[in-house]
Amino acid sequence: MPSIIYELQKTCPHTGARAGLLHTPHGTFQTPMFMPVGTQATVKTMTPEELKAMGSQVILSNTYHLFLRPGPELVEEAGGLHKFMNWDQAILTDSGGFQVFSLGDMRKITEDGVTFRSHIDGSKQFLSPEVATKVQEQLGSDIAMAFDECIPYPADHDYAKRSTARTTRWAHRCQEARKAHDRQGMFGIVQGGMYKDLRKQSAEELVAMDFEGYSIGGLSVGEPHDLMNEILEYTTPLLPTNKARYLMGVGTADCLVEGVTRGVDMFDCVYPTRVARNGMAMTWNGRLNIRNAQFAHDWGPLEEGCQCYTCKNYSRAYIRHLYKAEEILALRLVTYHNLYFLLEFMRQMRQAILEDRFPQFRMQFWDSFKK
Ligand SMILES: CNc1nc2c(CCNCC3CCCC3)c3nc(N)[nH]c(=O)c3cc2[nH]1
Ligand SMILES: [Zn+2]
Repeated sequence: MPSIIYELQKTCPHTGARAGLLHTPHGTFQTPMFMPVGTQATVKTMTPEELKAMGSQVILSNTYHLFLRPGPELVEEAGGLHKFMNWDQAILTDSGGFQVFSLGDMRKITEDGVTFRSHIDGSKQFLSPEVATKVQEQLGSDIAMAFDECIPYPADHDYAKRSTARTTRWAHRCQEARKAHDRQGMFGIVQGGMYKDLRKQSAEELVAMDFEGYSIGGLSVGEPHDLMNEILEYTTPLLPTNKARYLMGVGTADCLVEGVTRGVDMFDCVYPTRVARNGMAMTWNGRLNIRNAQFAHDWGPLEEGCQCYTCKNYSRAYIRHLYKAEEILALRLVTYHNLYFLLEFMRQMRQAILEDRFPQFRMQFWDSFKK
């Protein structure tokens, strides 16, 4: 009995957009969904209660970071990630491959796995399909990712072909390494670079391995948005409609609406939390940097009409003051608003799909976004 079950509720008759439910061992959650990122077992500056209050359902954590610090054994000793970080809803962990390439130093890829230097203390480390699978089991996440190589952009066809074939072999090894256990589902990650023939082969071979869900990897790696959408448009129909689809590393409103349009159910991105720490607030008309002098006497909320805790209780002038004074509360208030903004954006897209008006929602979004 798979532990992760996707229940399709409604497909938009005009686009690939769909609304559904994701059943996990820690509850049932609504899609399309945005998943806040908690790299080191915390969504930076937010408490679990605040995350729940704003409507977070599934949050992310990371094999790479927790493997290096504090180590999977300590998290296991705590009774797993849910207990360790006091989060009783669902947790998804990435398998670490992506971070090795974007964070680790001096890395070497072989058929067996990846050798790299820790970005924390420079120590020599090794991750493989077997290690990444074991670590995610020790972390006890509800959804684990197969160990993959995220192909950089650009990459030539030959490199993409060889890398994708190895990712498929690694996916098979992950399936082998997973003891018959019912508490954790694993998603296969489709690669293939920007090549449709390789995307098709990757998707078909992973679907044959019957994962509980499928991530579309190797996107949001610096390619133009049009190219990302083109690859997405080609890839999602290759995936089974009765399984969840997760587009990795995507989290700005314009990319989210285009991902939902092409049938994606789940998204994650560090963007909303990362830019908040730099004073950037996300709004329906694009983003604003609250540290800007123009807000010094602005007594309105970050965004008119936003129902979030920050917008209901604090002015732009006050938040700008907090940033200028390097007060920690500044980071918390803008992080809260940015996450709330994206979660609310997903709720509105889900509602539009359920009420058969998603194309209109998408058109309205682009009209105001383009302004
Ligand atoms: C930002 N763009 C992007 N991110 C990608 C990510 C990371 C997704 N976010 C993970 C969280 C961030 C820190 C804790 C977990 C990708 N991950 C994998 N395994 N494979 C990708 O092709 C892959 C591709 C990605 N593209
Ligand atoms: Zn707000």
